Amino acid sequence: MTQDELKKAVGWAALQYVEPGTIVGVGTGSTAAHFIDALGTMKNQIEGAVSSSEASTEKLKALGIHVFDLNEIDELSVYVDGADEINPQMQMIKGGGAALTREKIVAAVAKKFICIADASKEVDVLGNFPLPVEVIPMARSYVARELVKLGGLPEYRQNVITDNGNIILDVHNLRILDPIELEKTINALPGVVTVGLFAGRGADVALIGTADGVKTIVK
Ligand SMILES: O=C(CO)[C@H](O)[C@H](O)COP(=O)(O)O
Repeated sequence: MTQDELKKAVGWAALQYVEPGTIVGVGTGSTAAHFIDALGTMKNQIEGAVSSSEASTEKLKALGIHVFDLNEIDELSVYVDGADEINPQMQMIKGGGAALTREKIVAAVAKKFICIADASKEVDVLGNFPLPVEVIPMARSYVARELVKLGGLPEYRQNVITDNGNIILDVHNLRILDPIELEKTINALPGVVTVGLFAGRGADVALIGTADGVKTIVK
């Protein structure tokens, strides 16, 4: 199976976690896009969705799914999204698609985070995938210097402005042995909007696409 077929398999498998009559939290990226396609088949059974990016909003609307502003709602039963890396503790690196901040906000509101990913995303230690950090533009150089002090090699993601009007630094050369501590440390730097480490709030369920089928891991 191709990587995209594995992504499609987990995107559709996530439908089982969608409760009729609810509003669904929706992530961003190519795996989440498969989930959105699947969600389209249930559009008359759900109230709608809350989206984590302009790209996902556009796709949801094109399928006729109502997109709520997060401020209109009190709770979400599930948030379904992909990941760039996931470790055995269900902690993740996210933000390859630059949507990390909105993803973290929507995930925080949801009772359950369902991570959908192909098997290439499973790792023992996070950090091989460059860690995305969303930064307010004027703080770019300062934050980059602070990230170097933490042992990272930050790289400015050229030609990318987030949906919130900020820039992304991708931090290479990290072997993240204490994801919770690093998440707190980077989030505390002035100018950082969010780091793409989802450690304090990891996934509750992971659906992993493998050649033998979809593997389910429950925290
Ligand atoms: O965090 C994300 C976007 O900001 C994505 O979930 C992550 O990059 C995985 O993407 P894909 O499903 O395309 O492999």
